[in-house]
Amino acid sequence: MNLLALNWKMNKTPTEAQEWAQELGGGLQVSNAELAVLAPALNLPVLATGLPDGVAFGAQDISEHESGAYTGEISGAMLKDVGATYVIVGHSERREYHGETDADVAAKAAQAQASGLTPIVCVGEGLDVREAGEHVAHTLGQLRGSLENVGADVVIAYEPVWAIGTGKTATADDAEEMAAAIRGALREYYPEQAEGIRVLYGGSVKPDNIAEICGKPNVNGALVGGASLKVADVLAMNDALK
Ligand SMILES: O=C[C@H](O)COP(=O)(O)O
Repeated sequence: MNLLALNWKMNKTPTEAQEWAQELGGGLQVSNAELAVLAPALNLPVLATGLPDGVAFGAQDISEHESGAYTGEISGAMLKDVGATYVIVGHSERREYHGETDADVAAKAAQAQASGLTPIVCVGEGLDVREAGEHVAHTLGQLRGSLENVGADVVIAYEPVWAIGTGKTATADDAEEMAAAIRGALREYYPEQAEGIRVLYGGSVKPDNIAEICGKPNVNGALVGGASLKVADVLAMNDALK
């Protein structure tokens, strides 16, 4: 089953999260994908009680530390305690605006797993790299660094940075090219589990393009930003995955 990972980014107050969850509950008949809402941490207790049964939730970041004097950080134990299942690590916005390196991402992913959470590890190239034709080598290099000492209970999200929030979508064939390359690397790192590890595509996914992208053999779902904010779009994406 595909994973439809809904990254709200820095949107929605707890009150709005509650309303969204209620609206989803009113509209969702059958889940054609595993749905997971990746929300600002303050919204997680609201989602824990408000989401319809079977819809998972998680955070957008995690501390690489277990606990202690790290002001402003949120630990894996805290996320687990409120019922989170997933946590995004190494989103391109965190890499760009918060200077997160592959080593930071790997440490966060390992900490997530140690806390019983599944990390969604993000990788992907910028426009300059794509135009230079180096996107596969670049992304696989990021993947290698971001998975160091990380176990196989992981989801990989390929997000070409030039397609995020821009309305430009990689073609389904572009997504498959990279997803297949990622799968090849996963076979090397996790020979036993590689076929079952989900590889998502992210970047301007919408109701009208999700089915084609997720129909590709190595793409196992989507990481959706903008189109995750409206329940109607989420229901339409869920329908499209039938
Ligand atoms: O995490 C989601 C991605 O950054 C894609 O965002 P987007 O769907 O708004 O392009």
